Amino acid sequence: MGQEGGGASGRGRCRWPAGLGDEDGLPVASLGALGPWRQGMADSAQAQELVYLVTGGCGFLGEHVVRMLLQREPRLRELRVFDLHLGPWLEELKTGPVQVTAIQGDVTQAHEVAAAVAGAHVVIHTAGLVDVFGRASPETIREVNVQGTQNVIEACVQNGTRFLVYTSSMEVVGPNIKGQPFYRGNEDTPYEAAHRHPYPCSKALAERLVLEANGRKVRGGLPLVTCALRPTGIYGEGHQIMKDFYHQGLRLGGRLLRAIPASVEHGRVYVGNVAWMHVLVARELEHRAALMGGQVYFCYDHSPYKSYEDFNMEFLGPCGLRLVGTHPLLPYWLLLLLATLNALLQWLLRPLLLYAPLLNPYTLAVANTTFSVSTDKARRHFGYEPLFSWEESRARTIHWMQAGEGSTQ
Ligand SMILES: NC(=O)C1=CN([C@@H]2O[C@H](COP(=O)(O)OP(=O)(O)OC[C@H]3O[C@@H](n4cnc5c(N)ncnc54)[C@H](O)[C@@H]3O)[C@@H](O)[C@H]2O)C=CC1
Ligand SMILES: C[C@H](CCCC(C)(C)O)[C@H]1CC[C@H]2[C@@H]3[C@H](O)CC4=CC(=O)CC[C@]4(C)[C@H]3CC[C@]12C
Repeated sequence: MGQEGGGASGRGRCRWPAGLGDEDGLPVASLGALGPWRQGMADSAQAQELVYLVTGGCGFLGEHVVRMLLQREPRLRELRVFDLHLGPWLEELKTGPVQVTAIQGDVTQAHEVAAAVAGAHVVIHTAGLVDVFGRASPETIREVNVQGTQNVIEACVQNGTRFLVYTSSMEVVGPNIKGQPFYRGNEDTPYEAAHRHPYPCSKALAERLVLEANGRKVRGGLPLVTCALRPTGIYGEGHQIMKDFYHQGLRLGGRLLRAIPASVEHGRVYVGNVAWMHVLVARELEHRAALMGGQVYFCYDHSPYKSYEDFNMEFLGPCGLRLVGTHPLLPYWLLLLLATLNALLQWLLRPLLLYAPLLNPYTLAVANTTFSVSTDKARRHFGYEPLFSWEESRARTIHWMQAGEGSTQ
């Protein structure tokens, strides 16, 4: 099953596995009066029968997915949380009615993945190496993001697990190496997805593998049903880069210096809504396999369209920081020079230490290119509505920022 339409497909200049057809013309879902959330609640009288596995379940997004499943998936019997590094917070979840099983493991190790998948009904694969700062080698990024995903797919096939949800990324589409804007586009918007950086290349390859696996026969003979969710820049409780900006601002005496024009628009989405979308997709894949199998969905909510820096100020402002300048304080050519110097320094210092600042040519290009989405595909296909309003998402993020150490309030 291919993507709906033939638009922003993520087929770029990375090396792709064998082709996947782009089928179209799928029927639009009719959800009736009850949205899936309320259907789920109505299901609560049903037996707790399902086993879910969340890879990367101790990461920023993964933790929210884990907590959301426990709150909003009444059919859950066992929740397996698989991660390279297990969080201590998992312990408190083990006292509830659902069996929470913590599995310390590595997605690059096929046998560890296979053991974790055995007996699971649904796999939500969020584990990944999110590195656009040059901390890890391209080979490691590829190993974790591409080979790790291949291992998850094979484990599903071998074990008879039928439902696989993959956390992809907007980066599969863009911004591309030409810096072309993607302004409020949707899953079908034509866009040349051309990448060179290892992170978007790896996410695009992995997404392709997941979509191609849709329809493969799993053990027992039934077809695997897969789909991919593409979050834009996620924010919310646990967002490390937001904390990094906060500390940078504190070091600069409570100020951040505008580097990017306010007119460059960035898509952002609240982590609770991204988690909610994963839970809904996982639930609905079973009932709407023909419609949703092999599909991609951007993750979206009611967060406002703003530049990366102006958006961050929605949270950093109430924590006592201010953004200086209505225009970038440094000309773009100078920023690019600094970014290039950073990349050179990183390369020179590599034998001695890891130098990985936020500013490099890639992050500058991403921050400086409009990329925002406007779509309702998730609502049409599986009745998604954001669980958290913008006001609530903002309040929760501010609360988390202020509760952290070093808050100025
Ligand atoms: N943070 C963002 O803005 C966006 C993230 N994404 C995707 O969402 C997913 C989650 O990202 P975040 O939560 O932000 O990252 P994160 O780094 O907080 O979480 C990733 C988790 O995967 C685990 N992991 C890494 N390598 C592993 C391995 N070899 N085996 C097992 N577990 C491993 C890490 O320990 C971590 O807990 C990733 O796949 C990422 O590509 C997509 C779009 C935007
Ligand atoms: C760190 C960048 C901002 C620095 C700009 C500077 C140095 C001038 O102040 C971030 C700008 C955009 C971010 C990325 C974007 O949100 C999309 C992403 C999707 C993912 O799948 C992973 C994370 C990221 C690449 C995200 C990373 C940080 C930025 C590049």
